[in-house]
Amino acid sequence: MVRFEEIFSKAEAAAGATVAVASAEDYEVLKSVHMAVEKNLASFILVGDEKKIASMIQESFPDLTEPAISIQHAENTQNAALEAVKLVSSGKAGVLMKGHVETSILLKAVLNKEVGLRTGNVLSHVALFEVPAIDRSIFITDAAMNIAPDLNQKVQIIQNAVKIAHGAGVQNPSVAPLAAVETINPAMQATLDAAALTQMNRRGQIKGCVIDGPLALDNAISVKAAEHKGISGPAAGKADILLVPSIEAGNILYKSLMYFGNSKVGAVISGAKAPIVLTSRADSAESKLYSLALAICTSY
Ligand SMILES: CCCC(=O)OP(=O)(O)O
Repeated sequence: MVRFEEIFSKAEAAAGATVAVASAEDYEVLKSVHMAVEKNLASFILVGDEKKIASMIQESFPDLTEPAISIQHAENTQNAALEAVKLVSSGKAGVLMKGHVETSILLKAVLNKEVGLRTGNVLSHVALFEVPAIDRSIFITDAAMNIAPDLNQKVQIIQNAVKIAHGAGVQNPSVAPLAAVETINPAMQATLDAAALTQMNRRGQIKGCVIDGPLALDNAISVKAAEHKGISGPAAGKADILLVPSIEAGNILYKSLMYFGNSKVGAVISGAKAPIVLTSRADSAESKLYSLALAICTSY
């Protein structure tokens, strides 16, 4: 099981990245930048309202100076997102980070046909949670990007998550495609897709992981619940990656783990030309720092 402490060690060993931050004029974002610079993880190009960023730094983080950071002015959040994306696509930065900008605005810039970071593959969101209630870590995908993925998109979403899990040190992750039940019901698309994904994995069409579903959330994360319901299989009770059937399920699960579950999170977009740090605007500086470490240690 992977912990953020190990992810930090890996990221420190790979340090040296330049991160472009879209809309850096936010206290928690700047605090995470400050912590990352203190840990020598990366240097930063802070894109956004120059005056605001400079005065926030002067007031709260006066030791945050060049060359660890530089500031690039942008008129508004749309501009900041596009300029930050351009810094990455032109090679001036190796990692993109969401600052105080709506996810949809950032992703629009990421998907921009001329300067964006598309690869031709599906891009998807992967979040790693350290969950105190079950004393273990779990990846959840996709809480932020793909609205209602079909089977083909789910295949790529799993592949993207497996890549991040490998980079984080989980070699052959077990993947649970989640549904409301653990049996196949033709009226429930999530169960049909889960069965197909499981069989595709058995036939070698999806590699680097073990897929086992459909599973309901309890049977995927609790051995006790799986045993109580008589469910066995490689992911039953011990899934490393939870594939959610829709963005609503994923986003609600993400925020439940944060607000009810007191979890730690690090989250990235996988499948683009470069890793993208993408947490909720309301997530803490620590979460943004964990995400940076995850992005750096899984960069490709
Ligand atoms: C879970 C990350 C995506 C998200 O919901 O971001 P916001 O809370 O900033 O909308």
